[in-house]
Amino acid sequence: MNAAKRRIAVLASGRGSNLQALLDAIADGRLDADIVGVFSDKPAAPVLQRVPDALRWSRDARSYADKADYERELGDALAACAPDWIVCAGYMRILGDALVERFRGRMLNIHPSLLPKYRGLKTHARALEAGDAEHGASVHFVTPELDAGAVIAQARIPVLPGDDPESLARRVLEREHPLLVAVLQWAVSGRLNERGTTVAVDGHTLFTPLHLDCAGRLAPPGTE
Ligand SMILES: Nc1nc2c(c(=O)[nH]1)N[C@@H](CN(C=O)c1ccc(C(=O)N[C@@H](CCC(=O)O)C(=O)O)cc1)CN2
Ligand SMILES: NCC(=O)N[C@@H]1O[C@H](COP(=O)([O-])[O-])[C@@H](O)[C@H]1O
Repeated sequence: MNAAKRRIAVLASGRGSNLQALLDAIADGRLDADIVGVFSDKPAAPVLQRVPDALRWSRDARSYADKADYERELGDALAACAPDWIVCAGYMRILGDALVERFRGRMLNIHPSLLPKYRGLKTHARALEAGDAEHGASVHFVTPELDAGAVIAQARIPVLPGDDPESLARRVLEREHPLLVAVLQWAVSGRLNERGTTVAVDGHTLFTPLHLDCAGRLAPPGTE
């Protein structure tokens, strides 16, 4: 692990394909960073198997009578690996205010909808139920209010005839991977800052999210 590189910690609860996208980007030189820890609320989560044992931290969050005790331990473990950025990648718990404020401004989340549409869960089913013509994914700063943080970038896909929640989730996930890598590339390069309820890119306030183009690059909206 190169000490000069930016340090990324990942919170996840499931299979970890977004973590794998970061690992693959690091391995082939597309992301100049190190994964310094993977943290899960589910000790059996497959995501943990994607990194060496030394990088794993997990506790069964349901075994804690007090959520604050779990999040204090999680926060201390996160702080111990001195992350520059923390990525929620399929982390399926609502983070308490104290933990969010402890890492405010360097905690990101990838969410499977075009925020502010469909905060929370079951986003694909909700987009289909609404008859949306397009759907997608967003990367945003994490704030105490669920999925309400400043949106940095989005990837859009058309909703196709015959789509069901599963087919839509698969196609969104395919776009999540390059989206998350692209945002982390900008983050570890020092180009992103949370500025209140907005995002600053290269010191300039971003009034609408960046768009992931078909080549997997971030571009200002309207240039796709
Ligand atoms: N304080 C915040 N916490 C989290 C955010 C956030 O923006 N602010 N993003 C989420 C990720 N997420 C969607 O992207 C999300 C995760 C979990 C839930 C949820 O309702 N979970 C339930 C069920 C938990 C369980 O059964 O294990 C819950 O926690 O009650 C909604 C959206 C990460 N956290
Ligand atoms: N509300 C949070 C949420 O639903 N996040 C979603 O969980 C999946 C994790 O996949 P992965 O484990 O393969 O990266 C991703 O689709 C991510 O957007």
